Amino acid sequence: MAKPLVKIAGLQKEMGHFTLGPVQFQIEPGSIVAVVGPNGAGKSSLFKLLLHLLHPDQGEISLFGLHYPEHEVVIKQRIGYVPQDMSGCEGMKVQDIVKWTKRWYPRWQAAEVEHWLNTFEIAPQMIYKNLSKGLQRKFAFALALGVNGDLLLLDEPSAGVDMFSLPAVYEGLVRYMEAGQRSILLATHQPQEVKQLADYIFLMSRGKQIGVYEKDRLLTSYKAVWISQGQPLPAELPAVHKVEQQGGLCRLVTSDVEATRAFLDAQQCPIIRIESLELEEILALLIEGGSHHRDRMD
Ligand SMILES: Nc1ncnc2c1ncn2[C@@H]1O[C@H](COP(=O)(O)OP(=O)(O)OP(=O)(O)O)[C@@H](O)[C@H]1O
Repeated sequence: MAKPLVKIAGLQKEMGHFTLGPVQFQIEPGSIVAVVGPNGAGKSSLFKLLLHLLHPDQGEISLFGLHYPEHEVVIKQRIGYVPQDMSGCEGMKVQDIVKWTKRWYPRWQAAEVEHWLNTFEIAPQMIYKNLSKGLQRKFAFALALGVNGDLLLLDEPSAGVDMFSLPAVYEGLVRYMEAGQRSILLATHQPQEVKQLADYIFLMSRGKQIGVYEKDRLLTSYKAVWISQGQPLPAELPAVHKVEQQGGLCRLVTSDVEATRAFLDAQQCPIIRIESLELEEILALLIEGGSHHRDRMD
C-alpha cells in the first residue's frame, strides 16, 4: 500500500472560544478529498495547521512522511496553496508576485502559470488589489499550479469565480492529478464541485470531525424508499434516519438501502419506488446525526 501523503493523528487546536479537533485522517496519493462543513466548521484553520501557519496544541501532522518544524521548507516546497485571501501583496504587480513566488519552489513551472494567466486573461502588469475578487482567486490558482507540487490545498478555490471559467478550473485539477501520486485537499461549499471532483469527503462541523466518507459509497447506500402511508411502521426501522409523510406516501431515508429493502420485504411492506438522494441531503443528515452513521472510513 502506498504511503499516505498526509497523516493527521489526534490533532487539536484551541483558538479562543473555538476548539478544532480531535482530527484524525490520512490522504493516500491519487485522491481528491473535499473538506466540507458549515461556515465556521474549522476548514480554513485545518489548512493553516497543515501549512504550519497555526501550530497544534496536541497531535501529529506528517506530510510526505516529514514533520514540522524540522522539515518546514521541504514540506512547503511540495504544496500548492490557494488561501482564502492573499494578504501582503495588495500593491504588487502580478508579474512581480510571480517572480517573488517562484524563488521558493524548485519545481516551479513557468509555462503552467503563463498558461493560466492567459486563460484567465490576467495581464502581468496589473496590480493585485485592482484585480476583481474572482480574478484574485484565479491568480492564486495559477500560482498554486505553478508550484508543481505533490499536494494542492485549495481553500474555496472557486469562490467568486464565474461559472464560465469553472470548467477550465476543474479541467486543470484533473490534469494536475494525471501526473499520478499527487493529491488535492479542497475546502468547498459547492455541491457540484464535490460531486464532480471528490473521491472522499472529510466532513466537519463546529470544529469536530464528523467522519471521512467515500463519496460514491454514500451515493449508492443512501436512498429514499417510498412506501404507502397506510402501512403500519415499527418504531425501529433499520438504517432509516428520517421518515416523512408526503401526499399519501411515506418517504424513508436510509443509509443502507439493501438492509431497509430486506426489512420491508420481511414485513411484506411493498416498496413503491426507490430514489437517489442529493449529496447535500446526505451530508446534512450526517451532520445532524453526528458520528453514529455507517460508511465512515476514518
Ligand atoms: N486566529 C483566530 N483566533 C480565534 N478564533 C479563530 C481564529 N481563526 C479562526 N477562528 C475561529 O475558528 C472558527 C473556525 O473558523 P474557520 O475560518 O477555520 O472556519 P471555516 O470552516 O473555514 O469557515 P467558512 O466556511 O466560513 O470559511 C471560527 O469560529 C473562527 O471565528
